Amino acid sequence: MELIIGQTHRNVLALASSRSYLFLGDHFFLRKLSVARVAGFHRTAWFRNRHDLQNDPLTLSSLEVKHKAEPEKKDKVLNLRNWKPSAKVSSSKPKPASNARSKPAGAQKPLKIDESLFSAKTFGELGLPPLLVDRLEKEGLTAPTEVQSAAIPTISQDHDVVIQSYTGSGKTLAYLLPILSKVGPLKTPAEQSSPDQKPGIEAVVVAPSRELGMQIVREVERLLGPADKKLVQQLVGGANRSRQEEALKKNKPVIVVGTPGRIAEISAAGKLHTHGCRFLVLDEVDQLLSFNYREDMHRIIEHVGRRSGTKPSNILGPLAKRTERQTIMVSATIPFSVVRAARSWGRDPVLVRAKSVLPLDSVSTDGLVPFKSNPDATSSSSSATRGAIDSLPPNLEHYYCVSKAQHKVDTLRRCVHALSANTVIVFMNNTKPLKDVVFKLEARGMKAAELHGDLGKLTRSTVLKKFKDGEMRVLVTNELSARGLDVPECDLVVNLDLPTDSIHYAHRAGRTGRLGRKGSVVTICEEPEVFVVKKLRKQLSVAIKPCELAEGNLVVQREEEVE
Ligand SMILES: Nc1ncnc2c1ncn2[C@@H]1O[C@H](COP(=O)(O)OP(=O)(O)OP(=O)(O)O)[C@@H](O)[C@H]1O
Repeated sequence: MELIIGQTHRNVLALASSRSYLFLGDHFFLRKLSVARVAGFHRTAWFRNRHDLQNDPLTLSSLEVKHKAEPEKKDKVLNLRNWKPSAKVSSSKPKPASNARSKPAGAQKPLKIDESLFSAKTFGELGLPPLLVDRLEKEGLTAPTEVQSAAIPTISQDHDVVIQSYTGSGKTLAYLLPILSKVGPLKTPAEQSSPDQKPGIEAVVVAPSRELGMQIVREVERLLGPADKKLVQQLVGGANRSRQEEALKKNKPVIVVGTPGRIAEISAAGKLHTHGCRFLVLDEVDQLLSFNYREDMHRIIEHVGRRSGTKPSNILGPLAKRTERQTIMVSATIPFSVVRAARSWGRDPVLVRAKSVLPLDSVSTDGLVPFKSNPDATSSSSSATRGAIDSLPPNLEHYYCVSKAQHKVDTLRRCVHALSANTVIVFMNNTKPLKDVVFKLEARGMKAAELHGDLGKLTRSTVLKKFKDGEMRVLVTNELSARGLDVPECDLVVNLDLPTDSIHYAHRAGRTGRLGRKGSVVTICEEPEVFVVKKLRKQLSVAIKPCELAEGNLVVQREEEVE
């Protein structure tokens, strides 16, 4: 058996053998991969240049087979100083990346966004149908957030979009509202009678975790109302698959929301018909591009919104080309791998941020266009770091506190008391110690519970519901809950283990300070880890202040005191 050693990529060592077993990092995938795939993976891993391998996270697009075309030219970055969203994109726009599909001349969608909409005070001003505006008002939602004001008109104009805005800024409704304006019972009158409406699934929303998937389903159900809530169907992993398939047949939903594995599984079984789909949403898209979702995501990209009869491209060939489908990618953190994927899968995708819509082609190849608040975001920082810039809510206070490993839980407890926090999410990197931390907190009279992927589906949803209802004060969890989980009352996030990078720090921190509320983030670390906290502070350009707990108070120290 001939063994080919692939390129070492971060902690992933790709071993592809003629018997097509793939060994990755510390996980051993005993999965028969087609030789083409293994060869393709190996070829890609082999050909990626050193720079990308060091900076870009291992993602679906980063493993894309190199196109025959010459390597991507370094795009110029539009001078944003005088670029106006309402103006047509200037002809001096840099050439689209070489991996963009060749489009017939004139196929570029003009980007005409009415800048005045960015300061819309009501959802009605954004052109949402009256029925939908009524439902929002019934839910107590009257004014759009900044990212919603930018995203809703842009999506309504049929643009493919990448939505980037800090955690808790309302990105979910930013994509759900324009979709519900065109799909389902709340859509605009014009859409009611449009001839090309065919019954069937018209929107697929993909989320990396069951909890986030169910959270999105509940948001859609609230807007659809009791009579029509069956028009949205969950297809999350861990739930009963045959019941999901029965519901698809019986209820004929127009929107499905699920996790990549379950959606791909039901689609491959021929029980999920999405060729007529108008919208594909990838929520927490940078996580969905990670290696473990590769196969499922590839199936979803290939099939959703692809008219029957068109031949799917080779599994490792250029990623699926967009047909009629509108592709919407969403995350608070957009590393360059997402930009590359959007260019492959979308048509003239645009980058939507609070008060800003700009062509994705204007994103430089070495990372995201600097934000106004970060004009000097240097291209030397890694793609992951650049992706985390401006992903943190504005009203957070960040601290770090040095503690010996065996005293961390006690430090955590004192921190909760010192900040009088009532709804606390504690993050750890591994599942095993979670139970022990819960036990110690409970032993000192602090109601706590653990949440992680090894728990059954019912337990996970019960724990989350009790936490949201305030029945326990501390939720001890791992990365599963870092993405997208919305607990508006969360007033404190504690890192009991250090996050692996600035993107993970940002998503954990973003569980508090939702929608502009105040919140605190405390990282409890050991002395030798302080330099990591300082690196995160620099990468995120956010003040993470040294503190200590004294006489029941959290006291901020001067930096030199800590040295
Ligand atoms: N226009 C609005 N007015 C008031 N509240 C809103 C509005 N839009 C969203 N919210 C609320 O704000 C909270 C955060 O919204 P959401 O979860 O969509 O944020 P997000 O940007 O997706 O966060 P994350 O990046 O963590 O996924 C939710 O409780 C949501 O109900």
